[in-house]
Amino acid sequence: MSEISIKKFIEGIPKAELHLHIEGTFEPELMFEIAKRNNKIISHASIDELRKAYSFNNLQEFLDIYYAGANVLINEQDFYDLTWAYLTKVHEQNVVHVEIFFDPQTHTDRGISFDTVIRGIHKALEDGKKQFGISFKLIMSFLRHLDEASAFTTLEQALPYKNWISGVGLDSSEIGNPPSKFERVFEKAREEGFLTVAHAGEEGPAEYIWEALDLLKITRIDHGNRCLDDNSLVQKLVELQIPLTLCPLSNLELKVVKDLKDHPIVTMMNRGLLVTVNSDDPAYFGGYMNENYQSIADALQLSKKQITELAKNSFSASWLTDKEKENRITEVEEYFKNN
Ligand SMILES: Nc1ncnc2[nH]cnc12
Ligand SMILES: [Zn+2]
Repeated sequence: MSEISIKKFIEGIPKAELHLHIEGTFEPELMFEIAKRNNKIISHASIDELRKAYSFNNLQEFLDIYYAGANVLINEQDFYDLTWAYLTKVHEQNVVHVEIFFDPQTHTDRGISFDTVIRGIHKALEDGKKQFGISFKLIMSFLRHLDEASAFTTLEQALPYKNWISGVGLDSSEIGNPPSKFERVFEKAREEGFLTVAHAGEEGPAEYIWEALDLLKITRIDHGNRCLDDNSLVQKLVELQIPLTLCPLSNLELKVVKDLKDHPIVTMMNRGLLVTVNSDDPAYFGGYMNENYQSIADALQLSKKQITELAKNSFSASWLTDKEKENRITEVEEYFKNN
């Protein structure tokens, strides 16, 4: 059997994406198309101008542009098209399972109904399952810069769609909006049967990861980079095998790391943390799943064995059933043996 290149190896390996904001997949081309049919004005004159504005010094600078982009999404079909474009893209990249976030408040605060948003997204996910065989889970994320009352209202709106939503998350501006602000919302969400995750330790301190664990009872941490500041926290995450959904290109673009050579993913693997590779907001950060794997493999000279470990982690950290996980992990191991 001839050895394939790392690039080809990454392209072909079956993988899951566990940290993806559907609003963050909104490519400028589709944004202009949807804006036109909805008679919405985009403040940048062209697709090129808009892409040029994608240069960020921190999370907040990105969020301002990301929320502005989402303003052109009005109809169920818009949410369908957005989700369908993402699925088409990742299908080409051998992503076989996705657990994606949507931010209802970004839309309901503009007068778009919860129903419109979730129906469009869910229909595309169902079609992706039928046409591409991509399995999925949907995660509803609360915006942490908004108040507890708004999160409670959103949770109420979600209850009729319980069967479509596997879990709840927490995203947006981290610093100054600790997980503790949403302790009661997450308690209610868990009572209603939702699994919980939270962005923590992206820009915020290790303390926020402790809060996500202890107060929100999360099953997974999104990002979690800053756990390395606290040895006892690392020990806890290793002991409980709490997965971290890392996002290398996002970290680079939002200046969480200066250079991908400084990215903590290998240190984390070596310390026994269960880490995964994800794209976060690929339309804004210059790459989908394979580009994330590739950039980290280049920067840190990852071996095929390490890449295989990351792909296996993407399934073990997922919300698939134990049997589904086992089957996917076997597929990845077979791929490694053959390539
Ligand atoms: N990387 C990120 N951090 C926090 N909130 C987000 N919303 C979309 N992407 C995000
Ligand atoms: Zn994110």
